[in-house]
Amino acid sequence: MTEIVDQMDVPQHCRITFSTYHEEQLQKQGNADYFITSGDKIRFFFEKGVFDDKGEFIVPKQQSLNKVGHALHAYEPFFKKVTHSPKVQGISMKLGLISPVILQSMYIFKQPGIGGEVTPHQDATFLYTEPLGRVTGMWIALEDATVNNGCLWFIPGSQHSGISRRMVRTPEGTFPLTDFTGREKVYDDEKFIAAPVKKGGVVLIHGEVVHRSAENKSDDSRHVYTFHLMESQDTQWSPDNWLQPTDELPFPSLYTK
Ligand SMILES: O=C(O)CCC(=O)C(=O)O
Ligand SMILES: [Fe+2]
Repeated sequence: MTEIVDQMDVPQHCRITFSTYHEEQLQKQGNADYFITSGDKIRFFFEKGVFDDKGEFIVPKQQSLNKVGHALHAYEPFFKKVTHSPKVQGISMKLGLISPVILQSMYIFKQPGIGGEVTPHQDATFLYTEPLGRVTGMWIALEDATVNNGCLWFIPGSQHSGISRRMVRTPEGTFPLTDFTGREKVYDDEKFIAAPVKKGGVVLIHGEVVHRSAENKSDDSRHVYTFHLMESQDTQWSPDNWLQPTDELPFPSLYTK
């Protein structure tokens, strides 16, 4: 990842500062488009406030990113190898997955001092299937994840109550490109249980479990590689999801290659 970031080309619309309402709208459109077409690409997503008004980095470039996504598993040889590794395939088999496909992958940095929070959510909000219960996240800690640097927190048992919110594509040609239907429930903070893990640990995330991570105010980064699998047998991937398989990249099978 260090090499990828060293070679990173920062997209212009991430750098621009806007002086007019029109420019601001253009930037929003650019960002939304950059996100929604990132499913079959390796793209960079930045923390807030890392560029000055000339578009130059205020922080070291290696510490500017929130995440890289969403197709490392397909286009970056090392991440591809890890994703299809016998260990990962073995876990998937133990989970009883018959024809798992890889939906998306992300490298999340949770930078020291500025790593943003991930608000409470269920992954099925973004990766909706019918029936539910077909999506699993595999979250691999590349560094120790602690309560200080932004480990995951879960509400035990919350995977049993369905989902309350969905992110859906809006009709072609309209803006914004995505919208939410339903609402995230307000969760009692007390219900969340921290899930700190050591470097090298893997956390399996049920597609409907409510989880979150806090901002990172510590001096330690919390790098993870995370990807989502879907049992494709007898499952319908929603055409309303932001993420869609493309001609370029149909969802690859976990057990081949
Ligand atoms: O790493 C995080 O902070 C959040 C990750 C997450 O929500 C996921 O992998 O589904
Ligand atoms: Fe998540």
